[in-house]
Amino acid sequence: MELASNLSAADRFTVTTPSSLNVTRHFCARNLCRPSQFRYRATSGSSTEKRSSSPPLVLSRKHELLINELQLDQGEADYEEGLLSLSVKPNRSMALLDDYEMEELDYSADPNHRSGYVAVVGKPNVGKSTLSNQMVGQKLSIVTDKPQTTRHRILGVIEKKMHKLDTMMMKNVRSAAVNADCVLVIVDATKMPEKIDEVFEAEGAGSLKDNVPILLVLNKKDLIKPGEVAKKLQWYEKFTNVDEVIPVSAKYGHGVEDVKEWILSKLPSGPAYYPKDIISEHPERFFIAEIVREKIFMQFRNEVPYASQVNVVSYKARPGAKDFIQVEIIVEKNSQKIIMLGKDGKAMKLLATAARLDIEDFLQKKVYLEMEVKVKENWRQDEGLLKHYGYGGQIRAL
Ligand SMILES: Nc1nc2c(ncn2[C@@H]2O[C@H](COP(=O)(O)OP(=O)(O)OP(=O)(O)O)[C@@H](O)[C@H]2O)c(=O)[nH]1
Repeated sequence: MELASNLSAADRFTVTTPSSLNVTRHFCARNLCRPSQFRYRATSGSSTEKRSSSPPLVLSRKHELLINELQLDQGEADYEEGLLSLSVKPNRSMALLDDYEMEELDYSADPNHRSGYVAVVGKPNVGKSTLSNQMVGQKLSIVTDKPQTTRHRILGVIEKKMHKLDTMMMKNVRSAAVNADCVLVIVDATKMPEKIDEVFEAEGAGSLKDNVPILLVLNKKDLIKPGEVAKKLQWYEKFTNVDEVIPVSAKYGHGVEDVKEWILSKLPSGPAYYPKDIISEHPERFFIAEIVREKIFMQFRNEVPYASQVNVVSYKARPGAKDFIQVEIIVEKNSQKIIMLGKDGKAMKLLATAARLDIEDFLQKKVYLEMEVKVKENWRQDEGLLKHYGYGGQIRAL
């Protein structure tokens, strides 16, 4: 139980080719405007599946793994106008696809094609984001040395006084595991071994699919001696019920291929879940917000990063001009706003420049980034605001 209380994350993910953001947008827009498409993400429950399309970039020529690193709240799965629900897997039965969709998916009935959902579970700072980024081959999630930086994917540690935000995150870990085709449990090789199967028991083993394969990833092996790695491997093999243990160094990419291979061997055969060129389900707004949040974590100390919510208020692609991006950062107190702005707004300028450079790198184009800090007292306790900010299992589509 104690271990379960510390369980911090479950990332569902999928991987595919590098993104063509236009396609992403097109895909989202189509789903939103054509009600018949909702079969892909149904209305509630766990039985529907999300689709994707081929290609291989990261894993192999014939396989793909689409990464979706959101925590999803199954109870919030219902469609709402303007929102793209991510909490349910759409049905990828080809019988449900029309000609246009078949063409878009470019599914040529490759019997070797596999795709699926993977839940990534682990305590804060064990390396979930680093591993996911390595597997996708592109920076999908922010990596910092501060715990709990990846809120959409990471479930908060249970504290004495639990924020509503954390409660919602905890709900999400369960739904992420429920829908997964296989589960990765990441542990830190530098820490004392822990009984992983107890985590799942305490989390409600019943909520996991029966016989869902579980891989224990012993991460950060670069930080301990090879003999120690071998001992920890043996311990985990002996005292946990996982299907396999693989030692890796996510940071340096060692063993990551083995993890991919393991995942592929566990995914069901079938067409891709997403159209080509989508690297993640997240629209680019989500990534932009994540990049800004990463910079906040890098630049500010203490409670400020944790009290900050980043919203991309507007994203306008302007032909012949830089894309215009308007971002608001919500903090809880005026004192936090003062820190964030800095003397003469210097801290804010620094933040905006660092974020802009990374966003440009991510989007592969120049952007005009406008940033504003606003105070919304106790936003982390406000259920309405939390949902609005995407913690209810849905994100706003472009
Ligand atoms: N030496 C070493 N450091 C690693 C490795 N994997 C991750 N790290 C570092 O560990 C820290 C946490 O990594 P993250 O990937 O952000 O961990 P996380 O589990 O996503 O963290 P949370 O967002 O707190 O849940 C970062 O400083 C990483 O650089 C590894 O294999 N070796």
